[in-house]
Amino acid sequence: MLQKQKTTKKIVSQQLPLILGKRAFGNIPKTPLKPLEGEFEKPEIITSTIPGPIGKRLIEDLGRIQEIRTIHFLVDFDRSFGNYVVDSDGNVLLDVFCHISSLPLGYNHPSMIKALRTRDAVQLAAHRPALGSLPNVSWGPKLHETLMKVAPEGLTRVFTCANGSEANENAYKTACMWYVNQRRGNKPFTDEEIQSCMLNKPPGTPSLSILSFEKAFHGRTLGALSTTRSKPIHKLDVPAFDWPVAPFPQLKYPLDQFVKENAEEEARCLSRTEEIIKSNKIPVAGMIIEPIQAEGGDRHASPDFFRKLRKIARDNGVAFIVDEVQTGVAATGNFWAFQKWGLDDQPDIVTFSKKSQIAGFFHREEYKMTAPYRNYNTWMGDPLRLLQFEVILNEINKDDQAMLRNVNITGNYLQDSLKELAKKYPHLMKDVRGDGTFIAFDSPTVETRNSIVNAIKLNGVELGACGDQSIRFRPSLVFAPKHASQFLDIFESTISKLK
Ligand SMILES: O=C(O)CCC(=O)C(=O)O
Ligand SMILES: NCCCC(=O)O
Repeated sequence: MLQKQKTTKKIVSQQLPLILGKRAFGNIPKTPLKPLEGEFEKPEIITSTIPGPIGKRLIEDLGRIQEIRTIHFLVDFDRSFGNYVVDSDGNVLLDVFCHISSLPLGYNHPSMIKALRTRDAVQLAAHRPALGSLPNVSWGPKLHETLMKVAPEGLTRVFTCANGSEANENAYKTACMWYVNQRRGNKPFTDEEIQSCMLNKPPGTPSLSILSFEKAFHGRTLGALSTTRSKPIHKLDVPAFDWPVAPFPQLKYPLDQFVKENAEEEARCLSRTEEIIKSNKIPVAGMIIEPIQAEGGDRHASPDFFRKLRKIARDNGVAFIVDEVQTGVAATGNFWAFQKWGLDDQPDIVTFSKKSQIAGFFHREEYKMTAPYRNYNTWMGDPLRLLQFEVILNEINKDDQAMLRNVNITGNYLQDSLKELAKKYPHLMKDVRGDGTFIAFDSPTVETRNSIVNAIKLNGVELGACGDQSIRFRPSLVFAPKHASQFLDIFESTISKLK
């Protein structure tokens, strides 16, 4: 029997609320999204440091057995609600980073809690199946009702797994198998291939490559890491495939003032990419690209760039893999960020994770495995995570997709207001950019960026960093204009005090 659910309620104010500046960002737009009842009204910080004394003690203890230098603070999930996270010391923060972009409905969303308190959810939590061998009865129907409902056009199959690195890495294997199978003429493996692969030698182990882009982030497992190019610290001391890297456009902002320069920059990157594919000593079987490079610093390119890139992949027989691990599931204002490109020729493979909770990739029919046990593992994802995705999808589709409309309304308001602030504080922020609520701006230096992120935490906001000097917003899909307005107040009050 399940215990009665503990109600998650606002914690009572113990100290003075934050003293905030008056809002100066125009009218707060209306959202079609229904407000979350019982959400905190505002952040409230009750300790002089974050983590506070309780958090510090627990983190120090954790540090005896695990790396702790990356920890922001400890989360009290039971007390957190909606867009507000409560830490171990009772501090309430407005969360606009949401566990690195992976909390689509915020904390303790009533629909999520309801779905997880069912008999089905208990069964799935109690028995994590080996999905490739013994899937639960509802696995197939649920896949059809959920993931396949949002599968990009023409991508008729889905592989599921546990996380983004695994999704990308299995996508690379799929691209390589597709590439070789075409050349083999869809014939059975030869004896020579079968024997040589056990020695990691050709022809069974072919020399093939996956092309990625400067500043890309595609994960940290060995194969995925070979395509990750955002920061040296991810890669140092780890063996990597000798795979090619192409330039990703470095656009200049504001976009409407640099139309010619940006078009030239994109043309340069496209032509270099094609040159690399044609001349690389190791044949390129696939290329992978994020619709917006996230970890690498929220770097954008135009739909035209991506359309031309897709054509280069097609013309050169290279699998075109789109990494929607961070951009996917509605935050950019489309369900998939790549929908904005208006492709005639859809990607070959689209990978997902984070906000979908379950990870994996969609692929075309011709990328189907030629034999079983080629891409496989014990769990191949988790039906409990698929159940979470079902809840998320239902929420997104509710009330004529009010949540998606909310993302666009809130995102436009936040982005426009940040642009106003950038005019007022040009020494602290520039190049505001984004789609939906997937927004970022740059600080002049890494030190300024870090001091903004640290200072605003003590004023009650959990904000994200990326690249060398960027600040990124990855709020939940229930982040509404009123939350954006609250953020803007706290933000201006924070940066106006920075030296
Ligand atoms: O650093 C990681 O492994 C998480 C990366 C990520 O997705 C991000 O920071 O955007
Ligand atoms: N790529 C790591 C991001 C995590 C963090 O900002 O804390």
